[in-house]
Amino acid sequence: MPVPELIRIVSRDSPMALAQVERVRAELAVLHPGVRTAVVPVKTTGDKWLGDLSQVEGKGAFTKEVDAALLAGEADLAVHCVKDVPADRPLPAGTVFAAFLKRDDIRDALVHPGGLTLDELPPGTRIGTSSVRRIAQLAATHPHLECVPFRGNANRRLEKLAAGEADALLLAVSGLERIGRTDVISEVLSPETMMPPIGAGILALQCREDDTELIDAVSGLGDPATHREAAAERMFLHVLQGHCNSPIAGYARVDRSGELSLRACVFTPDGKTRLNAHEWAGRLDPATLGTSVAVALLRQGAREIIDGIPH
Ligand SMILES: NCc1[nH]cc(CCC(=O)O)c1CC(=O)O
Repeated sequence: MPVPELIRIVSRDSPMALAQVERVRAELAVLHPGVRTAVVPVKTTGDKWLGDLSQVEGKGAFTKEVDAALLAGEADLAVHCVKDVPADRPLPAGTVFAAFLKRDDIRDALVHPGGLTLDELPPGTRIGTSSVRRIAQLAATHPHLECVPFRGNANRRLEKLAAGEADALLLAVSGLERIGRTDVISEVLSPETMMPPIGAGILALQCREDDTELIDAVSGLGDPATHREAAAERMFLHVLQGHCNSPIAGYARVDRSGELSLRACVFTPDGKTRLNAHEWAGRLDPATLGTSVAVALLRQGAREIIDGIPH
């Protein structure tokens, strides 16, 4: 099968995003030693606007300009954090996911310069996070901590922490791995302590749907278990139809025997109400499992919670 001579890869221009592109280039070089790659970095609305994301149509704030470059033919392949790709709507018309790379760590980490763990943080400790998912869970389990709005890419957040704009941060372990800063982690939080976001730790490769030569060339980078997990998680979010202020968390797992399960939660912003569901796929395909878990939460009142949150 012919492989394109040159693959132009578009991505956000943050250090984390560029590290993700380097992983893709390294994996491509193994699969297709002859292929040349070029990087097309773009700034997204989410990188430029450091205020409240819901004010800049939060959904797609980290993907819109990347998708546009792909569709305009300025690049051939986009690398996205699945977590940042809206799931309530289909992918931009004319594009498809060609592969989901093997999943990284899905957990969040506490970054505290003094090395304390979450349970050791004294009352009033300011946690820098704008994530409604993290805020709701902290409010439920650690109500004595105070969350302060914190945006910017991971490197920028670490700089702001060092400048004293917060006392501690929550950041994804996978992101810290990608920027080579796992040294700042004071505690890795279990998924029970801090339920991860849908799509955590997964990179997706997106192509134009008519670019079959490229789709064939990169599909070999995909990981089948990650694909099943991503399909279940994204269909879950699609059926639930959240918005950018609705605290939703969850993750699918393919266990050692190959069985797929999906666990997910919806919270009120104050964390006082938490709906839970956990189901095994059994004979269901991943997308149907995602649908089933969403319906289980809707039966418990998820729609009322989500629609009751201003956005
Ligand atoms: N919103 C930025 C973003 N997008 C994806 C990740 C983490 C990496 C991943 O889950 O793929 C992060 C940083 C963070 O949440 O700490």
